[in-house]
Amino acid sequence: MSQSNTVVELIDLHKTYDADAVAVNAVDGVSLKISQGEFTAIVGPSGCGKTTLLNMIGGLDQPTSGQVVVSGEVINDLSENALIDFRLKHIGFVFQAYNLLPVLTAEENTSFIMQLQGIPKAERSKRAKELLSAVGLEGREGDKPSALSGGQQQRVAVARALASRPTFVIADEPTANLDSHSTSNLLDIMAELNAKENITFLFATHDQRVIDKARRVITLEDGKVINDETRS
Ligand SMILES: Nc1ncnc2c1ncn2[C@@H]1O[C@H](COP(=O)(O)OP(=O)(O)OP(=O)(O)O)[C@@H](O)[C@H]1O
Repeated sequence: MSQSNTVVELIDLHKTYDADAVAVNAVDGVSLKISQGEFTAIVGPSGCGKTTLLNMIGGLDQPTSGQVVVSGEVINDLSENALIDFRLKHIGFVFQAYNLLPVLTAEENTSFIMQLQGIPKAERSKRAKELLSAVGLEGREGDKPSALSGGQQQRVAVARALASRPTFVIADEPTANLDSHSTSNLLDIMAELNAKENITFLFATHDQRVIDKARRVITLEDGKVINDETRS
């Protein structure tokens, strides 16, 4: 694997929380590399540090020590404004609780980040329509989240995450609120986007259906990587 296709590198990453004067080592010395085009699941028991790790990779949370390097850039030292730009440019987020804006339509939710990026309206609209079609929501562009099922809302969230052409997509328990039909549908769409467009996906999950689709599974326990398995 060449250096050049490494999109994320974690170097001896630590995150310690002081809860009730007791230090919790939520992430405890994680070093790893994620390459372009990976479809990787981070797994492990509740409280093992999955969300904390993803939040640090996504620049939503600062490490206590160690470094997060994205596309060759150390993100820990960035100012808050530079971090906002970094997130807009590099990362698509998909959360368990969809986080769509209720007053906006599917197309507007998908376009929103492109608007922040200053992409012209016609181009935003074209890309949003293409993405919504790619996630199977053609004809639903004008619907608000309240008119969509949970699975459909999560598909809008995936379209939104991809709208900015991010370096990679971070998905924290994306299927936690979905039934098995919606889960399998969503996973097929993400696997297809991964295969066709070489988009890098990084999941934190407990869901065996997601784990079964992953080509690399990183297992955390007490904030440490205890297994890192790539499947053929
Ligand atoms: N803001 C915080 N303050 C104090 N402790 C925290 C905070 N956030 C997380 N922790 C602790 O850090 C550890 C790791 O939490 P984290 O949410 O990363 O685990 P997780 O593997 O994502 O869990 P789950 O699968 O339940 O979502 C846990 O012991 C948790 O209680």
